[in-house]
Amino acid sequence: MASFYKAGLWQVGKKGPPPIFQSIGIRQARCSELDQELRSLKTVQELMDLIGHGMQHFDAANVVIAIAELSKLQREDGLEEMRRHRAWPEFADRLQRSVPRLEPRGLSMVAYAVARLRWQDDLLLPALIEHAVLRIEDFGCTDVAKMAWSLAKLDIKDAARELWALLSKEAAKKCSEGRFIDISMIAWSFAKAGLAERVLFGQLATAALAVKEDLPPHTIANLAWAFAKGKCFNPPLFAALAKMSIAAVAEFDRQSVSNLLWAHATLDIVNEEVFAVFSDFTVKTGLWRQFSPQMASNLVWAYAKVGITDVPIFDAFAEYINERADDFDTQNISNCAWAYAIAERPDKAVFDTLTRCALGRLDRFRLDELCGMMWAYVRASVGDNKVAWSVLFEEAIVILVPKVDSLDSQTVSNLYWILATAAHLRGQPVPGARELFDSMLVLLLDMKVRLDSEGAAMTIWALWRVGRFLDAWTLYVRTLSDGRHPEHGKKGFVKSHAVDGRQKYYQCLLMESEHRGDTAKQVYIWKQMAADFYSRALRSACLNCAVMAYMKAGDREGAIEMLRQIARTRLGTAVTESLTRRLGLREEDIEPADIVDITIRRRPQQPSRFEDFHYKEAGVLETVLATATPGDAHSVHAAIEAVGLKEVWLKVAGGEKACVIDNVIHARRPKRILEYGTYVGYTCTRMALQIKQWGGHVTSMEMDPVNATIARNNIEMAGLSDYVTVQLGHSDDSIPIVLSNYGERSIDMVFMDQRGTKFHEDQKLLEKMNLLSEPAVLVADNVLKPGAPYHVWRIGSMPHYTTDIIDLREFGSAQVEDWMTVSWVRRQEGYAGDFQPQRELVALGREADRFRLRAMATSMRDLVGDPLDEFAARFTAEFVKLGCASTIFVQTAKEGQCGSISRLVRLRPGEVPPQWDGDDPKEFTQGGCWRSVIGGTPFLEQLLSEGRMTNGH
Ligand SMILES: C[S@@+](CC[C@H](N)C(=O)[O-])C[C@H]1O[C@@H](n2cnc3c(N)ncnc32)[C@H](O)[C@@H]1O
Repeated sequence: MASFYKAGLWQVGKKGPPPIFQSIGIRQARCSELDQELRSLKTVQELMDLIGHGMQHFDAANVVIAIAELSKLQREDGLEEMRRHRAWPEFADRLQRSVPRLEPRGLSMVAYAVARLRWQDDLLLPALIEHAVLRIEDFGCTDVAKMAWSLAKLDIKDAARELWALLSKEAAKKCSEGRFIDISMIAWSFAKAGLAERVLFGQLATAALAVKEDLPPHTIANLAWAFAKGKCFNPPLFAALAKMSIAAVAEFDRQSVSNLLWAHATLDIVNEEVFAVFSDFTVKTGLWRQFSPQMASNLVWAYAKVGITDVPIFDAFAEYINERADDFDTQNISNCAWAYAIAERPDKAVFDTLTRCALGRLDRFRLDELCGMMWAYVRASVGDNKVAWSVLFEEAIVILVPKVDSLDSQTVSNLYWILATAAHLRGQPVPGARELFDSMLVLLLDMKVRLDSEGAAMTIWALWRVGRFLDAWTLYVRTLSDGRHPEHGKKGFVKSHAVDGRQKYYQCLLMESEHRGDTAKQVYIWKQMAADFYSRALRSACLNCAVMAYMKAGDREGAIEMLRQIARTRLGTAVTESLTRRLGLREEDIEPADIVDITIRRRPQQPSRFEDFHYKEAGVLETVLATATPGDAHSVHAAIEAVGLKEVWLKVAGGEKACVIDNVIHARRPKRILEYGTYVGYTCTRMALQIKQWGGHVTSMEMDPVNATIARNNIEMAGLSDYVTVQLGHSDDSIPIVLSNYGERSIDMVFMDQRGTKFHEDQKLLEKMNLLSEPAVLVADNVLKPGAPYHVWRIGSMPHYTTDIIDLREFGSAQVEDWMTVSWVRRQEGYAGDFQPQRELVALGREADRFRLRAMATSMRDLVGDPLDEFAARFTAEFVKLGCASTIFVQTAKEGQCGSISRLVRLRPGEVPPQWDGDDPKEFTQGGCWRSVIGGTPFLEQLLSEGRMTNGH
């Protein structure tokens, strides 16, 4: 029978809803009355009774309305109650027989009702699907939405492949005429069924943005959820949803709050306003108490994932967990542990409760949940929260050992990292870990499991950490060397900016082989690194480092052989010449090698991501090589400054920052300086140039082997290789090496230029390990931006520091205000101890880390403007409340045609530093022309010791 129902036509030509079924002529009046009656009934019993005695008068529309009404009245056991009624069998039969006569509206209504009732009927569902396929072109947007929703809800995918494809096509065609609820349902359904296609979702987003209705929160939240589930990030749509959600926050229910924030976190959308508004709402209204365990764990997970430690939320849910943890399933337990660990809110009570719930049932955890849980316990082991000592680890190992063959690559690397870190924290191996390590190593060496790049780095580090360096070495040589570096692996807001794992495993392998004095291994890695680079400058820089390794070991023959390789491959630079001269040879004395070393023959066809990641630093090296004079440190500094001032922002402590360091060196006259973060070797060579006059030496720690390579080349260019040691490795790993190399009380001055939120821990470790002389001076950079709140609190509140906070501007970006701190450290009360915890600092610390990540991804220069300034203002205000404010500022003036001069100026008590309103010195200052005025403004320590100030100032 030809249908007169065309969704589009109907909407244009007719009034009221489209018909439910194909009827010829006008419906009987009784049928219309029955519609009304069916719609007026309030219980399943009444409805079934009416169906029972009125069914002989029903037309197909009545049948449809009856099932629709029944679905609206459904309760938990709704379907069962209907089925028990004597009229049910006949009604079910009628319903099924009506399907061929139904119009799209009727088909979608029945499907929708059936899905709401969760009624999996072997006859009805196939019939509905078959007729929907036949009539699909006549489906309107609402019909598409309902039909898709029903299929998704009933989890029908394979049995309706054709229908899903047709629905997708119709949705794309018709969504622009749909209501928001339809669009939201369509998106939800396709996402739920795992069928989210980019094109369809793009069209849905455009359609949703065009809708001008006031929307109920659950529709907004469902749409956000669907886009997140389908991994479709549409920035304009999310900006609009955020705006609508904030406006309607008061009407959000618990499910919608949870879905909305979960969606943002899943797509790594760090909308601080949304997270702040919904935290405030959820906590203040007490809505959190109504959350289900699933919603609760999703919510804390979301805050942790985007890096927002909202203290009230974490406190509220800590209470929730303590009250409701018995209702948590394994995923909820694992997610909560993960969230509290990553948010740096390792609430002891939370972990105690989670441990109680998890112990004895670990065998029910999925492997990823189990690993996530153990990972969280390691991360959360700070202060008195000693959860890395939990027997949970032993219990987990017993479960894992027999399953080792089924572990995937991510689990293997996570387990290595977790158990090595737990052993480090406990000071002894975790019982059973050795056996697990051995069996996992077999999997890796047999290549049954292939690690991704980050996994390889974690595993190599872990093996080294537990004292199995040779196993780490074997793993590298057998599975990763000679260009077999694996893909990056994990993605996400944090991960996408993360450096390649190669950076970490080269670092670890080089650090240990240098520490052992194993030249063969060092040279092996330098050659491998050289062969990974496309850039000639970087290839040369690595081979120069190999020459330096031989020279350090006193292996003249080896050094000359390497120089011959460099000559043969024509990779020599001014640094190579300098090394040749240091060996007492001339360039013409070096005969090119007969054959090229097999390792360095390899060259990639293009730069890798790893290499691209270092484009700025490689550019600095090239500029130094092109413009500086070997042996002239000033010319090297001028070249680096020129890049930072005229080309790209460089994270070096030049300009006003250099003025502070120069003055500290003048005041303390240190013999040994320890720097955290060498980068391209700018500050370490500046400092070395000054302290070499009194026989001083700089040791600079650098975790990035590429930066370390570039720095060693720049240091050689500056003629300062005898005065600066670049200690490869992450400071956590290399501090013990520094101690064993130089001994206790050997460090007079420390310059911290690493991650600001770690300064306080690093400083405490230096004190605990007795590395500092008496008194030592500690200088820290980037304290305000991206920010080091715990550090400011440590040096501001503990009695063994005498501190100045110095207000100044970022080098090469005068509009960015920053703080440096200068503290004299003495063995007095508080030394090596902990500060009083300040809850407010946690959120500031997390925010600082988010800015740091963004600065890594772009540059500090791009991070000017509102968000960062607001953060800095909040930061400053918080510290003024706590009694910490700037005491000195740096004043800079133009000097001559192309130079600048900076000096320190002490602020009077309560005086605020002046705002920057002049020209940015980068506009007129040439590299090498920024001078510091030294002396004249004493630091607080000197004022106190000269009696010009008292401790109360
Ligand atoms: C801001 S830059 C250092 C700039 C340098 N101090 C200067 O002023 O010329 C930071 C450097 O520290 C390194 N780094 C960060 N955290 C580290 C850590 N914990 N241990 C060793 N190096 C670290 C980074 O790889 C980066 O090269």
